[in-house]
Amino acid sequence: MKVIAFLMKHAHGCRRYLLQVFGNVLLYVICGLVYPLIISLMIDHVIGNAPMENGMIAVLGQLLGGTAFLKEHMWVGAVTIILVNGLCALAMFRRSYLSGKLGEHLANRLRLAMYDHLQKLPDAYHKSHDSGDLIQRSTSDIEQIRRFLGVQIAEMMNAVFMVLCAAFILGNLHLRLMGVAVSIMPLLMFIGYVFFTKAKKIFLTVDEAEGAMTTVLQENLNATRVVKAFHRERYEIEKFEEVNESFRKKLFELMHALGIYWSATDFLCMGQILLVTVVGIFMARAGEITVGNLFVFVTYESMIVWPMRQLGRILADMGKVSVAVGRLSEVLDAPAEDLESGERNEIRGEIVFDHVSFAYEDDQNHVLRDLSFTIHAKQRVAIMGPTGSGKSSLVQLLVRMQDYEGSIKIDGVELRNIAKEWIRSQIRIVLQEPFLFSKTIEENIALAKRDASFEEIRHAARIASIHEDIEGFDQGYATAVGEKGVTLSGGQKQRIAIARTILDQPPVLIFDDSLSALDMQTDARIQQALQALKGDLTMIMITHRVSSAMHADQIIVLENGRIVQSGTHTELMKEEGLYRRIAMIQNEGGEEAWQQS
Ligand SMILES: Nc1ncnc2c1ncn2[C@@H]1O[C@H](COP(=O)(O)OP(=O)(O)OP(=O)(O)O)[C@@H](O)[C@H]1O
Repeated sequence: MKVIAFLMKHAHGCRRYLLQVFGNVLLYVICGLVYPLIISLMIDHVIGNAPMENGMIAVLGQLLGGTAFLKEHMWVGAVTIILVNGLCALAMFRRSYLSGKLGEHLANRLRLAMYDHLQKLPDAYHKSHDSGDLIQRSTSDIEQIRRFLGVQIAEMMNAVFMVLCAAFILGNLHLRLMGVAVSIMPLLMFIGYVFFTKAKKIFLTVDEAEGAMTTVLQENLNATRVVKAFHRERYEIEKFEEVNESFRKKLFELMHALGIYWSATDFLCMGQILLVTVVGIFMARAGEITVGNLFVFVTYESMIVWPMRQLGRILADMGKVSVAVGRLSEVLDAPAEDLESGERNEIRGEIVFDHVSFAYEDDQNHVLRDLSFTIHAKQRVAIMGPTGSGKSSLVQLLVRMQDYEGSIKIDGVELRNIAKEWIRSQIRIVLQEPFLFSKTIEENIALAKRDASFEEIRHAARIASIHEDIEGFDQGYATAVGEKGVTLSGGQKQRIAIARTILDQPPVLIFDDSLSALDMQTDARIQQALQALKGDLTMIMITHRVSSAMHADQIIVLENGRIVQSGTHTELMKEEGLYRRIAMIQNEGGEEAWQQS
């Protein structure tokens, strides 16, 4: 039911393909069932002289010109058999082609739906889910559904029609022998059902083991430098061996179960064909059925017994499909972030925190406690504090990545009432860890403003003190940046990220400790360039360096999520407290010692 509801929801544009598949399956079944009847007609009534007792065969005989005509023109029967078989082959081709198309269309839609939804899921969702697992859901699970629709749904229709129509015709020919012909079918169905139930659990464990293996592989490929730097190759190989072995075991378990299923049902199918043949021969000898009808029974039996067994396999695959559907639904049904609703007020850059506290969802402890402060529009503010004091968390609140207790007002409007999409376009953050896409440098800088002119891009690069480095590359701004920008140094990546953020001159600009990867000289150069933007925008700079903070209009010092000091550099230097201690340590060249404190 879950699978059907899912397909109804996502496959609505594919209905015409489904209908065409249905039509071709019907044509295939009809043609497949008609030609043994023609052969029976030829054996019993054209070659032989058995009395015409069966209504269906009599109608067929009439359609072909009557038995007298056929006796004179046997080739008509032969040509008809060839034509019917040709039609059968054509229907088979159309059926496969259209069901393939159906599967591809749905897979395409699902991939887009997943990608679209993954973009809209909140940051917290991505933090709590393995990317390897999400990749597997977006690829292997969709592939599973594609295979089901592309191949098996047509086979399922085929099996059902074939069995119903064949049973009807056989019942018409000889009711008791038809009973024998379908006697093992319920058992085949039952075995299929039991297997389906059992296989569901095994398929799930196989998928999970594959997901775990993908995660290890992906993590490792993302961290090759760390692995090499710490000489962890052996450990990483062992870790992979472990998940690989677990995957192999689960897969083996599945193969084992499948092996039993295939061999048991093979045995049953062959037994069923043998049973009908033997009972049929006895009946033919006793004169209860004609030789032609015996031929129809034996042919039909082989035509229905395999699709019936196939039905068992399809049910088993439905187990996989229902697991895949469940895994996709888990992602697609996860509530997306509402980016659009809310106010879109003009942002000048005044930020007022009023008794703001915050704790992460999965954590009881407050990371920020009772913060109250005001940042006036166009001010330059520095936030300092030891690691873990809550500086980055504070910034997360400002772009509505997290909800908060208390009140944060941006230009007089409560932040939680402002549309997320809007606030994120107005408050831009240069993150601690810059991520560059596999594009050119120019495209990476123009990320937030696609229509930016080349001059604007160069201007932003100059402010970020990266222009000269870029000009030094062979292809300048057209230089391709590898996956995660591996061809650039950490500092270069960081400066490109800065250029990207300041490109469209947002009203509020935040540096989340993003200058720390740079040497003091480059830091100072960027600070100087940013000085040129002073008065144009509100700037919040999270930093560990007093030299970066000292020119700010206001410095806020956090410790354990609380504001312990605030004021200008001159004011804070006069006070006994954390800021002066930091300044003194750094003055003595002990910046590293402070960062580790
Ligand atoms: N997503 C998260 N879920 C739960 N706790 C988190 C999460 N992110 C950060 N924390 C915790 O919140 C606290 C504050 O972290 P935060 O990153 O805000 O500190 P910070 O002052 O920016 O540190 P640093 O200077 O090292 O960047 C830390 O104890 C951290 O472990």
